[in-house]
Amino acid sequence: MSSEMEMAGGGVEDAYGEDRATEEQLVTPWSFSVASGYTLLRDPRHNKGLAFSEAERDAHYLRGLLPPAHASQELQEKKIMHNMRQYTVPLHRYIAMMDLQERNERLFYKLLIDNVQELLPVVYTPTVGEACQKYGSIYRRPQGLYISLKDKGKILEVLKNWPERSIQVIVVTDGERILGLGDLGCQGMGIPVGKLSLYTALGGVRPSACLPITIDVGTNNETLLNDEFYIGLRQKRATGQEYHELLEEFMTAVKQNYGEKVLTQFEDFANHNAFDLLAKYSKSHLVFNDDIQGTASVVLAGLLAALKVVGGTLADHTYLFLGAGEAGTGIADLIALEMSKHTETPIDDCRKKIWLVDSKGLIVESRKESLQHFKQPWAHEHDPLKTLLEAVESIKPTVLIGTSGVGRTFTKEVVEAMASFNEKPVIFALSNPTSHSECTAEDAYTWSQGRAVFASGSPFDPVEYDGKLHVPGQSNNAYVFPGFGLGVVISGAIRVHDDMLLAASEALAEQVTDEHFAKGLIFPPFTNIRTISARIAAKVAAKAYELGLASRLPRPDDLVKYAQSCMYTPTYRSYR
Ligand SMILES: NC(=O)C1=CN([C@@H]2O[C@H](COP(=O)(O)OP(=O)(O)OC[C@H]3O[C@@H](n4cnc5c(N)ncnc54)[C@H](OP(=O)(O)O)[C@@H]3O)[C@@H](O)[C@H]2O)C=CC1
Ligand SMILES: CC(=O)C(=O)O
Ligand SMILES: [Mg+2]
Repeated sequence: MSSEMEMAGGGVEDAYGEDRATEEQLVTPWSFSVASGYTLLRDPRHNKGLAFSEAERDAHYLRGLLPPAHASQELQEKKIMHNMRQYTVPLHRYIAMMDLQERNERLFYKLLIDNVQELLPVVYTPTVGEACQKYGSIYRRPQGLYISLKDKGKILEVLKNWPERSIQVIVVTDGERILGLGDLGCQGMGIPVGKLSLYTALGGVRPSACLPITIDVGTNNETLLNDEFYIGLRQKRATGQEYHELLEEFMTAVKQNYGEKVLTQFEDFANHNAFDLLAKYSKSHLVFNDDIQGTASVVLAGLLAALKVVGGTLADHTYLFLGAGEAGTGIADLIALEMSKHTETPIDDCRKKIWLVDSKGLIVESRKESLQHFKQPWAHEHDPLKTLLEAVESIKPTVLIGTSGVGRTFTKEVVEAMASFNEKPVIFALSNPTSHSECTAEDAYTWSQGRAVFASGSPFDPVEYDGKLHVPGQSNNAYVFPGFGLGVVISGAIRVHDDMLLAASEALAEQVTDEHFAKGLIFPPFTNIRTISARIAAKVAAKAYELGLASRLPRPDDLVKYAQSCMYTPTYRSYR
């Protein structure tokens, strides 16, 4: 048997090839040791700062290395939250949170879990967008794993440099479509780092099992190429064969090193690669595209919940999207799939209720030949229309969804038109970060005279209109991917199936209560997200078992309890 074939299953003994290594082959010199003293204080996974007890200070050579006082984890949390609230510049809060993650991981997660509503906009959208734009300037210590064109032929070895071996979830980007901010090259690393911190805080996947990766194939962003602080390769993006060979080597190395059951989440790739990578690797790997599939699952959940407010079934509504890329067509596909399953109508007929506008106008039959493949199913018979307003006036949608990446495109005229023929227009402005949102919450409520059922990708504060407080929901894939990933991990699923996405949508929609509806919310608040994630995980895992895709047997009877029991909690451990 060739050595390549022996490696193929992953997770086999001698996974690092030490036994077989010849003199020319380089291997990683692994060493495992007990951290103590000065090293322990600088090991973020084990450091507890002033929370080390007297006995621990004695046993671990910490005497003199810490001031005499003690602080509980709660007191440490109180202090850091107090300090955090002194910063008025969001980016300073982001830097403080990253410093904490690098210093004391458990405290970082305790803060994030206990203060999720307040800190989510710091470690995630919108602030993470600014952090990526300025990543080179604020760069202190490397986070995650960087794989660049320079590593071609050696990606397996690069993966072995990562100190953890039991990886369950990888989030990988090539930095070409970071939120709605475009190509940020290697500085996109903030996104996988942020997404994985949510996998842990919101979904309970252990931090040591999470691996953020940025694949650097260059950037076409001239500002970054000319920025002396840029941290990536200074060259134009590799494309075509060169790009695909690197990605193929990466995906192969992932399976060789971590086996069949590591979940690889593609994040913020440009659509000219994202759809093809998903189609190619979903056959052979456990992969998930968050922008296409995760977003779809969350938005479908929001729509299922919104039906309770606006009435009717999914099939009774007409949908119009501004933006026909990953998010737009991904959501449209899942809506059509759910509609088709519930009405037993062919999916092509269901698609006729869904319309999309791209940068050239309404997607119609006469444009079909020139359309990218993912837009073609949406090319219906209609006169060509150039603008969103014309499309709104002609199609008269009940639901308007923004996935264009372009801010303030839901103008007053557009929202007023929606409000003129809908008693309760459903308006989702999903583009991130906040500056790219198709409209603000205030715009949506004011221009619809308080009648809009509104949600946005990045958070907005509640808005008072005509004496009533409207609380906008956050329609962001962060509701689903952490619980979805947990469900995949706990069931040992070997592939992602669309029915697992539908299961996640239904699980999320079920969490919206009358109390939430009364405030105008169609998503539950993030404060209860770990319970929500456990329920999503349970439904996703149940579907994986039902489809025969789960490998962790026997199936636990109570999957919610099982999911909860698997979740990481950040309270300090006592050291012997
Ligand atoms: N809330 C959430 O959870 C999520 C939000 N998003 C956000 O959605 C946005 C889009 O992401 P994604 O779908 O991946 O991006 P894509 O690049 O794949 O798609 C963008 C689409 O918008 C269209 N578009 C661009 N400018 C205009 C314009 N002025 N008028 C009309 N259409 C326009 C593009 O048209 P054309 O094809 O002609 O170029 C394209 O169809 C981003 O801001 C992202 O942050 C994404 C994922 C999740
Ligand atoms: C939320 C997200 O994944 C995006 O904006 O790309
Ligand atoms: Mg994304």
